[in-house]
Amino acid sequence: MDKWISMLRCHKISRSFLCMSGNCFVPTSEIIAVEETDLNKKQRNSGKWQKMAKLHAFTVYYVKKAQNHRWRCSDVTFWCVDEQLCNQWIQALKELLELQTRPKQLLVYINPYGGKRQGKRIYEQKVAPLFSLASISTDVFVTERANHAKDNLFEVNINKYDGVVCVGGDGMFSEVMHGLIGRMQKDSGIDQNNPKAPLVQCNIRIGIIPAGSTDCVCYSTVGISDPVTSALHIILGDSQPLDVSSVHHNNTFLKYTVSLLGYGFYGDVLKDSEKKRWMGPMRYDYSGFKTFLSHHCYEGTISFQPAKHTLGSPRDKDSCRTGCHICRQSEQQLAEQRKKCGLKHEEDEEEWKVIKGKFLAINAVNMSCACPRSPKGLSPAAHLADGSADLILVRKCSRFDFLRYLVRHTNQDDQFDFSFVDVYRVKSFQFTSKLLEDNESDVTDIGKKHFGQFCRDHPACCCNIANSTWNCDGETLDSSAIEVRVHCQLMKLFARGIEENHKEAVSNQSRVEQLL
Ligand SMILES: CCCCCCCCCCCCC/C=C/[C@@H](O)[C@H](COP(=O)(O)O)NC(=O)CCCCCCCCCCCCCCC
Ligand SMILES: Nc1ncnc2c1ncn2[C@@H]1O[C@H](COP(=O)(O)OP(=O)(O)O)[C@@H](O)[C@H]1O
Ligand SMILES: [Ca+2]
Repeated sequence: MDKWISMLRCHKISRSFLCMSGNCFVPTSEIIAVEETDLNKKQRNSGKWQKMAKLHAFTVYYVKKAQNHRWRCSDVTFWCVDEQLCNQWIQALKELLELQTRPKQLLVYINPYGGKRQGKRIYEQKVAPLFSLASISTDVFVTERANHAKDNLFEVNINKYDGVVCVGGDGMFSEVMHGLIGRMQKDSGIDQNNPKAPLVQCNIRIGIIPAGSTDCVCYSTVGISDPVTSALHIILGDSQPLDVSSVHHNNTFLKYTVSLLGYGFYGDVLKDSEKKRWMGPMRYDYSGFKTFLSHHCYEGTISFQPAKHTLGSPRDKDSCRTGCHICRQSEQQLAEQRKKCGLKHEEDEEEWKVIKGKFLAINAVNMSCACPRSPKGLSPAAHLADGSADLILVRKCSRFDFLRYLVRHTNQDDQFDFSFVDVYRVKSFQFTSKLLEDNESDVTDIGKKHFGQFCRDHPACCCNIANSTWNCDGETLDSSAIEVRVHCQLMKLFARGIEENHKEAVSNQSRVEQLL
């Protein structure tokens, strides 16, 4: 079939579906735009159909779902000779689109230096045309320095916008998130330095156009890192709540995190990779290999409060998917708690579990952290919005065992099925490095400082006396003692979580078809 022509033939339209010829139909919630089409001009240009009566036409642009969660903009043009009928269709479809709550005005920040430095091109060539098709107006800022977007978010008239879009990687997303959450707390008079402060939810959604090196937040919430797919989720006005953890040290606010907060391996990879930014996304493989060979472990104490409020466990076989019932249950609990205590934080005397040891990696993840390098992520069963984080402790082990552990991030095998790996679902945790504990308990013992880099008790064990740093959503955080608390559904993204696979989606479609 000629791509731009279809016939206007007994199509049905309901509040939820536009049925096209045969068994093809589009949910109205997945229509991107409807436009009048000058078919006569097209035909004149192509020299075809010259003897036919004047035709009237309109084009429906809609989301076409392809493999692996990829979305594309597809279109179909309808024509007929009756102008009035054609206009009625356009009017009816536009009215239906008006009923959808979609963003009309967006604030866009582009990091031109993220990933392969393609952010500006990606936005201009792939995203802006779709926004304009969907009649979304935008104010676009290309950042000139780190923290430009964050600082700007404290100054703009934020109420003017239905959402903020960031074009870049996880670091850029983190920056925009800090701007928005920070602005929200400032406007509400909340002191971010108080680790127990009940934070105000941020209702302005963030959309992520992936143009970074890892793009883990995008991949874990959409199922793919693809700028066009993300743009379409923004246009349809999707909404995905997200847990955010706050990180404090001594009553001082340090950072928020939504994906990985990692000490040891991932902290060291990040720190080393920052010096190799010129390598682009490859820097992580280079620094990953180097860090793997150095095989440093770090000693410290972790205490945590298990997340008893949520139904799931990190060893579950099912993962968080669109409309996840575990996240929905947490949302209900949150609403009930708000009704009961208002903004006051519930008093929390729940038990703390304490673990001391030597670790190659301490990873706390609020979401699976799936990304193209690791399609199921660091914790495949973690939930996007259940008010908990998965705390993964990788104890000291041989290089070979650690490699086996890493390889399991790339295949279907269970990465928690190792004697040296423990995983807990938590709502808060604290970490203090041994070095800091020692310094605090015995500040006069200068001897320690003269023992060089490695463990005094077992010089061959690669246990590093120096501290590692934290990898906080791709930003380095230098603190050897932190206090972390998960804030359930503190913010929202223009996303819908990962949809069930295509086969199921198709069978759902035919069910709807039967209903119609
Ligand atoms: C042997 C192969 C092992 C592959 C293991 C892959 C594990 C990948 C897990 C990735 C978790 C990602 C969590 C998200 C982190 C991001 O927030 C953050 C920032 O993103 P941005 O740059 O877009 O702003 N990204 C990162 O910190 C990058 C982490 C990537 C780590 C790659 C590690 C590769 C390790 C290679 C070891 C090779 C050993 C080979 C021995 C023969
Ligand atoms: N114009 C800019 N110049 C330099 N750094 C910037 C600029 N805009 C944003 N940044 C910073 O760049 C860092 C990495 O950005 P990101 O988009 O995540 O790329 P990548 O995925 O390659 O790390 C972020 O910390 C962000 O704050
Ligand atoms: Ca979570």
